[in-house]
Amino acid sequence: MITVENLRKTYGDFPAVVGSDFSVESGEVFGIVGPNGAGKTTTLKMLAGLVEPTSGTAEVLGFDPEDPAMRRKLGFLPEESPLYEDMTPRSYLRFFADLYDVPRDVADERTDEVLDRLDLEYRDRRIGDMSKGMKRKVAIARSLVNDPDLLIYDEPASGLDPLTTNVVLEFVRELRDEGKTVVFSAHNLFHVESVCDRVVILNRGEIIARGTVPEIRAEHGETTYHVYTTVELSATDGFPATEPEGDRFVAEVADMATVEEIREAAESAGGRVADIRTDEASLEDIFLRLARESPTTSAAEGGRGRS
Ligand SMILES: Nc1ncnc2c1ncn2[C@@H]1O[C@H](COP(=O)(O)OP(=O)(O)OP(=O)(O)O)[C@@H](O)[C@H]1O
Repeated sequence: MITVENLRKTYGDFPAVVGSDFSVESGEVFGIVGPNGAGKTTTLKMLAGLVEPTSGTAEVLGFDPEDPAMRRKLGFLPEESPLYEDMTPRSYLRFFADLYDVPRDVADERTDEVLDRLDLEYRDRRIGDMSKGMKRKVAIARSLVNDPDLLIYDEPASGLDPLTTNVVLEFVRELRDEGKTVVFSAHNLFHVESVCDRVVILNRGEIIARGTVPEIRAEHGETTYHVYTTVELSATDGFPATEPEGDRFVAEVADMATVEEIREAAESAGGRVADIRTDEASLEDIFLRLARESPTTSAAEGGRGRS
């Protein structure tokens, strides 16, 4: 559905995207995640044919992204949705349907269905009088007027209240379940963790991790095991001393081999392991560690603000 090879964008001498490689399969939700300025919007705009790459290639739906034929098959949601404030959702969505030559009755049916699912009642209220969440829903409906197979959403849930965020993320999941492919960016890692099949983590224009969330956890995350024993154990070379907790004792260790050593030590001392709890690193923890460790020789070195 999308293949990106060594895609690079430089603004002046500032490298915003530093040679990305990834592919997106049909029917998946693919997340591009990273902090402000990581290069997410630039990447998505290159895929949508709105920013010309400095070098490298992207193939989207079998087209060069700058081919107008690709844009007709794409639903793009920009980070800031420029809506016509004096229009109503109904007139606005009809306007875009006309641009795509979608017959009015088909467009009305399609957008009514989307707005029902997004829980937006007001179809005939002035857009300028609507809340940010309502406007975002109208913009999402706009991305679907041409019934595209591929949706590229820039921060679809950013800045929305928790309820609206849930509605939007659940809607993204439903789109995938209906067979659409969704590529979306987020700086909130929770959004990505809960919705994406696969992700790339960008930092300073560079991909620093990729895969499914469990794969990224397995490769880069650390798991902490809290081992509860019925007897107190002192520190040995292999593990730290247990600390009292309620009527038990607990040690925190980083691998299963050490858990096994604690089990043997507890049994030799006439006790046993009563419980083991695991703490998995969140995507956020992993990101922060990778970002600290990643070299600072790339985009950020020439970093300058956009606004
Ligand atoms: N038109 C431009 N001219 C110059 N620099 C730009 C331009 N657009 C983006 N940049 C810079 O490129 C870098 C990447 O920007 P981009 O908007 O792609 O990041 P982002 O990950 O989407 O960030 P955010 O979450 O803040 O939107 C930033 O340092 C930004 O200032």
